[in-house]
Amino acid sequence: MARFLSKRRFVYSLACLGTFSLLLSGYALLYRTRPASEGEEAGHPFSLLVEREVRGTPSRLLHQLRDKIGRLPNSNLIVSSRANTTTAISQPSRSTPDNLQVGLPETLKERFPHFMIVGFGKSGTRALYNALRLHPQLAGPQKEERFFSLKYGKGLSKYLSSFPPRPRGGYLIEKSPDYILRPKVPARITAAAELAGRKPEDLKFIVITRNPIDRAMSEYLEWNIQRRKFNSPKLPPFDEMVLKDGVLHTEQPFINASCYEYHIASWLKTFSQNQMCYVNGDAYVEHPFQQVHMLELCMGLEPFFSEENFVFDKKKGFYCFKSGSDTQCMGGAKGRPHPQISDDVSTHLVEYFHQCNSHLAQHTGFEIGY
Ligand SMILES: Nc1ncnc2c1ncn2[C@@H]1O[C@H](COP(=O)(O)OS(=O)(=O)O)[C@@H](OP(=O)(O)O)[C@H]1O
Repeated sequence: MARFLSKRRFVYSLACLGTFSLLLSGYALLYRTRPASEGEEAGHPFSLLVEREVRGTPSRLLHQLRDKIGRLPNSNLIVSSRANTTTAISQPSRSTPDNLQVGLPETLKERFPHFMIVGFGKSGTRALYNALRLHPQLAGPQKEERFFSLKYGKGLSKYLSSFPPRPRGGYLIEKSPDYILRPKVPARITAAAELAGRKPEDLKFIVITRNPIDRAMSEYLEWNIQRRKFNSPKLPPFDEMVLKDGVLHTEQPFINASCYEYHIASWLKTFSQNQMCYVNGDAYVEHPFQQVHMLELCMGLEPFFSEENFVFDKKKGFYCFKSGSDTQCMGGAKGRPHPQISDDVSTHLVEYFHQCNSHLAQHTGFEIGY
């Protein structure tokens, strides 16, 4: 009897061990196959908009991480804490499905965009996108997708499902103003286009720039607004964050993102110059029709826009977009007043951005003018 019992115990232990190792290898497999990079590029201030709550992180770690906000451009962790709830950005999920899947249905493949506005945030990307979508040959989702930068782990089919049907004889477009800042995005777009049965070299990318100092300030202001929403303390003044002891802090993400040539050059390692359409955001504010008309040519669209589609709103100080009886103006989050920056900071920034952009025209033929 005792021998029988110990034999049973032995078999039982073996079964437990087997189950345990099976569970362990399943877990390891799950971890290995989940998209390693999901959320890793979520540190951009705009990613504040795609938060998920993470509880139970040791508070010491949270404090350390919170201290780094504004200093870690690619941090994907804590951005704020609210009443005992800590908020993190795009934490990878263990149950995330494959980010790209083979065997996409044809109906979804057709939803892969032909055009993407890939940057630069705070340069007028929304105003440009909203105007472009008035063109009868273009359609695209209302909101920013940010699939290739922030939501890669959610699956290609989810991304494609967010697109409306392609207009007859037309094209699909999306705008995600952080794509150009993320070095992994071009390879991801290439892989996804191929899975959708499209040639990556047929895609076109629209890049809008703006006076780099104004763009940096606009992003800094946006950061503060987002921080207020999440009860995070205000950032130090712009000047203090940018210039310390006479040294320019070019690694500040809002300064780095205004060094256009650096990011465009990185994009051009994967895509060719004839896939790019450039827009001068300051010229777009002043003469939107001219810029949009040039874009129609670059994008190969039938000419549709005329001066009549752009109506100046004296109160806002910006153009609104008119289509039929509808007139659409940007909301209050666009066109905020900017505070003055000191002469010292301004001099340093002008010099730095001049260096950044001096080769741009040479490389791209795009004369940015700063
Ligand atoms: N027509 C029109 N109406 C209102 N605003 C306009 C327009 N054209 C360009 N802009 C400028 O767009 C700036 C915001 O840029 P983005 O839309 O790229 O911002 S975002 O990245 O999507 O948050 C916004 O920047 P701020 O002035 O700093 O608010 C505007 O200057």
